[in-house]
Amino acid sequence: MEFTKMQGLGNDFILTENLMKLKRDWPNIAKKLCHRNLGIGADGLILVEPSNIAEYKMTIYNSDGSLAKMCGNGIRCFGKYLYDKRYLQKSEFSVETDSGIKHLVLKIQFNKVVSVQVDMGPPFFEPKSIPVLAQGDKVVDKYLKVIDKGFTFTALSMGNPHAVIFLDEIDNFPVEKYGPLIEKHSFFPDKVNVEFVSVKKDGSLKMRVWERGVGETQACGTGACATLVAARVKGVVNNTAKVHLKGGTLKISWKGENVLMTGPAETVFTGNVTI
Ligand SMILES: N[C@@H](CCC[C@H](N)C(=O)O)C(=O)O
Repeated sequence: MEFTKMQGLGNDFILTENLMKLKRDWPNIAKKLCHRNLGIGADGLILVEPSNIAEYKMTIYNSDGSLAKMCGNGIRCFGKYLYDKRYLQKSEFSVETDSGIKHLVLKIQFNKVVSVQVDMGPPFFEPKSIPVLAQGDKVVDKYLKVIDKGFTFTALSMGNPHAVIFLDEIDNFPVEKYGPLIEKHSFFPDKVNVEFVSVKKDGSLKMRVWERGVGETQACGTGACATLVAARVKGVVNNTAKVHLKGGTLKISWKGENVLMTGPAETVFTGNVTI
């Protein structure tokens, strides 16, 4: 199987084409190929598939084999892949995902994709649509006790579920201790991606993420969007802010209904693997 290893701010993916929509055991293939010691190594496996309602369809599996409905860093890589492989020779196009159609605008300089802006659609707050087991129309500053520590979080969906937790500082926070416990908390029936966030004096946000089905990653695009939205609801940032992640910085904007995410995408290497 031919593949391209790509990354967006260090959040890395194996992209492969499934243009015939073959029904294979993709969850197990993802698990095997994403393994850091026994496989190629990546946070997720992305399939390039045909679409009847957009130019192409992106399907993404987390490294544990679970299916994710949306991936922000992954869709920027997907856009660069289509352009570099000459599947599309234009800078604006749409991509079908399991959470709807997303519109991409590629910034191209000297025939090289230097950044990708994605219209990520609107955030969803209704508990049922996230999903989170709570009453009311929004889950903002909800208290959650996890073993020895209490957290307050805001829950929302960016096509996938997020719990955003604001802390004074995150550099030394034990993400690997609390991340998996919150991810699998009974409050979140489909599990959840967890963002630990601090607000910086210059109005930007610093974020570390524990991703559902993966673990701590260098960056999460949907997580950065959820973070800006939660910070805006809290009234601590403007409607456009930089979100600093371990792997670099994303620009996130929430002006009208929809959230815009802008950032880089890079090819790491290509190869062939037997599955
Ligand atoms: N890294 C991604 C999100 C990938 C899916 C997530 N782990 C989930 O299960 O929802 C991003 O950049 O958004």
